[in-house]
Amino acid sequence: MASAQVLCCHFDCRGVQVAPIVSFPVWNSLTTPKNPTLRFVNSTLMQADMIHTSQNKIPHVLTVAGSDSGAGAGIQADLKACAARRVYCSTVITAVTAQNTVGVQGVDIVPEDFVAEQLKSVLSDMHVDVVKTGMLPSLNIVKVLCGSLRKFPVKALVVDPVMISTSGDVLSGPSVLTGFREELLPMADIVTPNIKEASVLIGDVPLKSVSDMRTAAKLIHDLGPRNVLVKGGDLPNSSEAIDVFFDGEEFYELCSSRVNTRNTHGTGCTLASCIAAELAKGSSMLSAVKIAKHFIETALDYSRDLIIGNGAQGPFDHFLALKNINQHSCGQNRFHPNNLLLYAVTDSAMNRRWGRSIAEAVKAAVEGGATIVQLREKDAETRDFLDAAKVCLEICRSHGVPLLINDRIDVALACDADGVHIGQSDMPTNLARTLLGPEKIIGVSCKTPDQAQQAWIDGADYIGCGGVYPTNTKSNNRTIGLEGLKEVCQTSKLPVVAIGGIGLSNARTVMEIGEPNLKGVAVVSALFDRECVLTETRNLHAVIS
Ligand SMILES: Cc1ncc(COP(=O)(O)OP(=O)(O)O)c(N)n1
Ligand SMILES: Cc1nc(C(=O)O)sc1CCOP(=O)(O)O
Ligand SMILES: [Mg+2]
Repeated sequence: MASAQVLCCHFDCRGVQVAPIVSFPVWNSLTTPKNPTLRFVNSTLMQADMIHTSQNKIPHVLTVAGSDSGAGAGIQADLKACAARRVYCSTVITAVTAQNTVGVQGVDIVPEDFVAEQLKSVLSDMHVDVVKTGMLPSLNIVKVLCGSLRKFPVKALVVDPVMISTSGDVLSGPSVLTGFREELLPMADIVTPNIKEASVLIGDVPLKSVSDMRTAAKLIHDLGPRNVLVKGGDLPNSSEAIDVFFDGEEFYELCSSRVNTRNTHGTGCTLASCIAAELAKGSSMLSAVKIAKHFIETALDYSRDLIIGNGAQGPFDHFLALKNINQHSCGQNRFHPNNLLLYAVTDSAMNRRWGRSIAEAVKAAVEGGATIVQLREKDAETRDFLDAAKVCLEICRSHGVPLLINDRIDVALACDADGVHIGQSDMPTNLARTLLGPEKIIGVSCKTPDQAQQAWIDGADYIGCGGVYPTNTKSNNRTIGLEGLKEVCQTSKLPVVAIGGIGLSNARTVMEIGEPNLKGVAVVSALFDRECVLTETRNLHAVIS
């Protein structure tokens, strides 16, 4: 059975196998270290494994590491990394640290018997693909772990040889080093030391260059792990983060630009967890390392300006979601039905005709009192649309006005707009909601009560209802009149904005139909097919307020 665990297959989200099983040479069958011939299997074993894995196949990483109360590193980083990479993560806690962005204030080591009990609980019950280790604070804990792995072999072992924290605190002493060298590393599929740890592993030889890192990688490989990644992030005087990967035969220099940020606490744990996650999904070792490195670079870039804690090294955001938290998710631009009061919808042809850019038009509209803006740029190239959207987003955010994108969910996602407006022939609303997540605003065009009901079921935030009057802006648009608008408002559970042929002369009439969920008017030509957008918006605002 041990050899069956070298199999690699791909499964879709329901656990159904979607690609053929292939034998996968980098897995280490822990019972047969360094015997490459046993890493391939015969077809009988493949089928047995397929039956087993296709039933319960969720890629699963077990992390054996210490808890970081600040949640930047350790178990907490591992959980976040695995969640971000979409694999299940179970945890065996080896130590509890009192830690923050300043440093490590205390360490309480979990008794080895209880580490053993946690290991047994997880490994005897769950199908673990890959074990990843972090802080192993005593020789006995290293021994307990190695014993458990011999008893419950897994597909791969990723060892992050955590010995010194990024703040310089010692997390495991010299006896652990012996355990690493003699027992753990010979079982590892990959070990991921940073410069300091690599130096300690090879007997305190300082590493000052990429060439030194190669030498260290070779020496560490001689200790038994199948692959070595020496991380060069701490190498001085380099504009790039260069890591040296050695698979026993070839060296690879993996370069990424150094992200200028204080928020690097937990990068080592995260990198090792990402490697483990990708291995659990079936990647080869080199591509797992590349994916992990790219993930870290992206997360650091997204998190470069986060401020968490007062110390020298802050945590980063694994989910790439905290960057705009102040402007967006914390409330400033969250949707409120009153946002619909004066809804400005752009039109690139009109703005071109009047010699202004989209951004100039949007700036004038929000300064004139528009309460929400939709970019409806039917003939724009994707890249131009995206560039314009980014500029408009800054303008709108600085005024606390939500910015929506017409039709183009991809553009909305790419520029992190506040939401989208979609019609009956655009992306189905429920799929748009899945793609955009619960926070983004989704508006849907509806001409009938049934459409309004469906929009509500599918997770829309508001409906646009029209054409109330005939319009030249949208061709072949059916006019439903004030009666049609009333009918939709009376059945809609969502707030409604009226659209179509609305301007200074009739906006008040529309607002006075007396339906409480009619919250405003959406206007294109009455604002943008005019010489002065600012004046027109102000005048319209005065009429409906
Ligand atoms: C607020 C508002 N209501 C309706 C529409 C029309 O959307 P749709 O039916 O998808 O037609 P296009 O605008 O894509 O031509 C809208 N854009 N805004
Ligand atoms: C984009 C759009 N949607 C409509 C609908 O009925 O759903 S009417 C319309 C055009 C509205 O432009 P104007 O304000 O210039 O009449
Ligand atoms: Mg549309």
